Amino acid sequence: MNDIKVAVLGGEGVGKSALIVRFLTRRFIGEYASSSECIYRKRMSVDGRQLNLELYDPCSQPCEGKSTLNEQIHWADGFVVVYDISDRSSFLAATAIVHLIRELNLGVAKRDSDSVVFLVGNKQDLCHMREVDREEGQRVASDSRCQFYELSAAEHCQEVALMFTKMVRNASLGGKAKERRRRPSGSKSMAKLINNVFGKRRKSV
Ligand SMILES: Nc1nc2c(ncn2[C@@H]2O[C@H](COP(=O)(O)OP(=O)(O)OP(=O)(O)O)[C@@H](O)[C@H]2O)c(=O)[nH]1
Repeated sequence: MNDIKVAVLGGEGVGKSALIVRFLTRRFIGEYASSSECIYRKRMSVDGRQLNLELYDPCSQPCEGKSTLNEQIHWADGFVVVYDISDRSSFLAATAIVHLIRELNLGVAKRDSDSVVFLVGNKQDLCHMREVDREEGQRVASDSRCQFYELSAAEHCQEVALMFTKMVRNASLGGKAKERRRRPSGSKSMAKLINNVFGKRRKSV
């Protein structure tokens, strides 16, 4: 069975946990504990293939054993980079993360890397407080060869699920996941690495 690792990255309070929880439980829960990073696990079937999804939700606060952004980028097969459309500074942070992913993944074949970075403008329901135009998001996404979405974890259930499902599909076809499939003996050391990088905290939904 394939293991697919997706990191949900972005500035503080942009709705990373809300999007993940919406995808995993179909619910929107107003507040989420954010004092530690965690990996959620889900078994899913995509195009008739069984996949083990690991979704990484970082902790924005300083916390013990916290992984660095570089480590998170090296760990993941795919990235959902989130900003809040009502907070320009979160857009600048998301743009910087997208650029860093591109820099660190320079060696990855273009066809593999194009489809595994999604830029997501969350909190679309707050469009009356909008600080980032849709076109600006689209422009950064197209300049950085990312797919672009505007969503609301609060109001969109189906759309959030579609976005994550597409990410999982793309990541499962992409470079790193394929490489792991070819080298099954590497999976043990990879598991060790994950524990080293992220500590022991894992959740299943
Ligand atoms: N209006 C609105 N609020 C949202 C939405 N998504 C999340 N929120 C709210 O934004 C706040 C932060 O959401 P979180 O999911 O904790 O954000 P996060 O990025 O995981 O936060 P940190 O882990 O602290 O960085 C919470 O009060 C959520 O209820 C959304 O789509 N619309």
